[in-house]
Amino acid sequence: MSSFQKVAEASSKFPKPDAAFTYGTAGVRTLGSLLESTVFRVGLLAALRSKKHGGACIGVMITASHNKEEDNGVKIVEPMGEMLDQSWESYCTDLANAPTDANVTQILETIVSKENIDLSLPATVAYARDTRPSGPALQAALESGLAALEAKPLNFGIVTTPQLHYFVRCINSKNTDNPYGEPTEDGYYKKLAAAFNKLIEGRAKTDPIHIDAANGVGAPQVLKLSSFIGSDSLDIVVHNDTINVENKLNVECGADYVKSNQRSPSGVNVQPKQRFCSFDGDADRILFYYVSESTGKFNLLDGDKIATLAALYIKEQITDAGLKDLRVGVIQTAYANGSSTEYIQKKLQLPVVFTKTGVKHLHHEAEKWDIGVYFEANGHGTILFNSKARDAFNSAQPDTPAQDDALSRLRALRDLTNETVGDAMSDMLIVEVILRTKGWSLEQWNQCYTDKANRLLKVIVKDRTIFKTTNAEQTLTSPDGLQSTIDNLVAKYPGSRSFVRPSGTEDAVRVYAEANSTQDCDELAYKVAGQVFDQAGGRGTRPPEFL
Ligand SMILES: CC(=O)N[C@H]1[C@@H](OP(=O)(O)O)O[C@H](CO)[C@@H](O)[C@@H]1O
Ligand SMILES: [Mg+2]
Repeated sequence: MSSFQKVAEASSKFPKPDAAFTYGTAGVRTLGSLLESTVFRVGLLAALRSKKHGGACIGVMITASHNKEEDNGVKIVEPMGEMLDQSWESYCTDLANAPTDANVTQILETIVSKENIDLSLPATVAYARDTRPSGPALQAALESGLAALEAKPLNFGIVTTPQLHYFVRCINSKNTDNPYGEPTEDGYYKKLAAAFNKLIEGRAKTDPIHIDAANGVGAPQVLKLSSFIGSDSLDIVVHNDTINVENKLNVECGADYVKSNQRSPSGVNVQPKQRFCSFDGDADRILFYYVSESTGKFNLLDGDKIATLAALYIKEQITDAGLKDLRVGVIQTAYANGSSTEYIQKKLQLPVVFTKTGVKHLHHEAEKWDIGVYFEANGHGTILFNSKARDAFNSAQPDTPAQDDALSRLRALRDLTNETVGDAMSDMLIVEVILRTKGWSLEQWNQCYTDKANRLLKVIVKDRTIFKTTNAEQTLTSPDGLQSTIDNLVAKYPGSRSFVRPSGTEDAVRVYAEANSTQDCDELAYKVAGQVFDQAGGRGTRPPEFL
């Protein structure tokens, strides 16, 4: 009899629907109503992953981030808070697609033997969910999966994705010489609030920060954070904070909406001089914006602007602390605005490395630096400090009081940063600290460099798997001939850039273009999109705006 008899019995309560699942850029994501069997099976896999790590706590987050409310998703978090190791993603895909309970147990057996897993080891899995209506049923499915393999369940309730990542790291680092913090919500707020209050000491208080919380989990959480920080230090005003009402989550609001539409969300009325930011539905992305006093124009400060601001501040602090030999690198993807790359390389004199799209790629590259700053243009990012940087902050001998102060600021900056993953609440406070330190408004921050005009389009094709790329996804190697068509178009617009890649999260091909003027940029983007549609099997009617 299979050693997974109990699993087979439990699995029969969660039959696989007629759907295909993939563990993609951000875990498995689809309609919440289709996900119970997948989440049950993710519970099984998380238990095995915990055993594989000798019983370390593994995380499972149930969320679909900025997707529509009916969607949901699930992803696994590694012991130090990183995304699931890529080598295990296909196990998850295989399990999710197994047609029968017998297939599920067979796949588990294969994983156990391939990975040499000692089933007698204990397993612990920490989990949480966002505010979606399908969340409770999926949580119950997850708990059944954990029970079937007798994994210890640690339920963190409704929290943001980065909070769950933080808890997992805290649990696993508790008895090491590099503990990360207290694995509780209050522990998280206390750590961030103490670091923030230290970093703003002696700085003038700013006008309130207005937050569009996307009607998601960020709304209640940032209010709790605010109570720990105290209104003497920072005034926070939360908008789009309706979390238990249908059809509100991410609807015409949130970071993804603001970035895609380049306009303020509904539900807020941005006045000149007001400082605004938007979280996404699970509060791992953040973007800032304001309206110009003179022109009334909407101005967006995206992930690239946050990365440059953070890199600028870090460079100044390590110089002031006398730690010039620390290697600081900035990690971007091909979607980073060309002006930001130029600013980092020429003005800040820091190296930039490009990776494929998806936070896990940026995160791994950032780990190679003493201090690695990574952000996707869409507002997801953080800063990583390696052991050399941490040791320097803790034990460098300052020659002057100014060096001593800079060292203590760097220690506090590290405490203010959620190094596990991009975190809207932590990133918001980092930006606030830097703006206060420099005495900058959002407008002054925005003047560091001027974004090139840019446009992101989607083309629906019959088969996006025919699109293959190289050069950090900026050059197509297939379909044949399409790249040279793109190169010829780009050559017609001075200072422009355009590339095409298949999405890892949607059934579409993405076209990105940037140029010196909006007119050039749009012309280029719609021409490239037209060529993709014509040459590479566009599906349905050719969109009329394609050129
Ligand atoms: C252009 C773009 O914004 N792409 C997004 C999107 O990936 P695609 O592979 O492009 O669908 O979703 C990812 C997960 O949220 C995010 O990491 C990434 O930045
Ligand atoms: Mg998100």
